[in-house]
Amino acid sequence: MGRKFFVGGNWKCNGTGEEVKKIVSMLNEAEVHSEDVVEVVVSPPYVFLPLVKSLLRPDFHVAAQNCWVNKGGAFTGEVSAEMLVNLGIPWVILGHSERRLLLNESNEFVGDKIAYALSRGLKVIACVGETLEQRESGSTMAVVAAQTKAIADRVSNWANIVLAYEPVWAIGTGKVATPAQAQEVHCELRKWLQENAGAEVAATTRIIYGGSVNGANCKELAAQPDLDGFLVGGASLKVVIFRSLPSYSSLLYLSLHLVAESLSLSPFPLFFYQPEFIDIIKSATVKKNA
Ligand SMILES: O=C(CO)COP(=O)(O)O
Repeated sequence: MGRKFFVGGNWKCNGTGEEVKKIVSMLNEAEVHSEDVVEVVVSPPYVFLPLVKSLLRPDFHVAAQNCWVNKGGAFTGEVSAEMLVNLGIPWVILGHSERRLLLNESNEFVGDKIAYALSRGLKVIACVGETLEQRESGSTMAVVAAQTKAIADRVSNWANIVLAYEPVWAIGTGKVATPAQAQEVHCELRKWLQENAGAEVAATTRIIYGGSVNGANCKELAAQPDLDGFLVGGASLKVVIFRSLPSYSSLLYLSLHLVAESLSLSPFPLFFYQPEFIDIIKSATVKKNA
């Protein structure tokens, strides 16, 4: 069974209500491939989850960026898995390196969170990845294996997990892993799953890449055999001017624009604005055509 391409947009701690509405309406207007080719999930901050869920097109889904490790209660500032389920939020990102490093979330704590969220019926984007220091000391695989083991120790059913490999040195730095670097770790992770969670889990679990993915580098990365999609940070909030009017039609288009303008009709727009995220979603075609 093929692994459906998966593209997640992690908006992190960004945006106002107005900005969020604007990006959602641009996503809603964009033409993208059907749901059977690519699964798309956007992850706004908690406070915007109900707003985004209510406005977002039905073929895209919503993820929270975190949830509490257990049932809710006297845990000030936390949000429980039950609350997300109650709001109808299907996905949650857990173990992001920003939480591992800035908030000291250990492998075990992340593993407990993942197991609990799954037990409540949430689907999980589980993040792993090494720091620059760990890569340079040659321990990349040991680090991501230990992070993945903490999940495997607590979870037997991987059907609702997407594993996100996000090297810390590539996050928000503009320093993307080369396609070969990404493929190497994805391939090793799949082997690890094969040996420790079974052939079926290894064959079906999507392993996605995150770290400075953008509209320009996504296709080459998507072409790697063990790369099943992306988790996108900065570029999931960027808007680009739509550049590619097909050349045969651009002259005609420009003439119509000028005619409409000279007749004082509201002219056809000359520029289109589109979220860069849409280009990244479209990189799924690389797999479809493979
Ligand atoms: O952390 C990320 C996604 O979760 C990646 O962030 P950037 O795409 O901004 O590097």
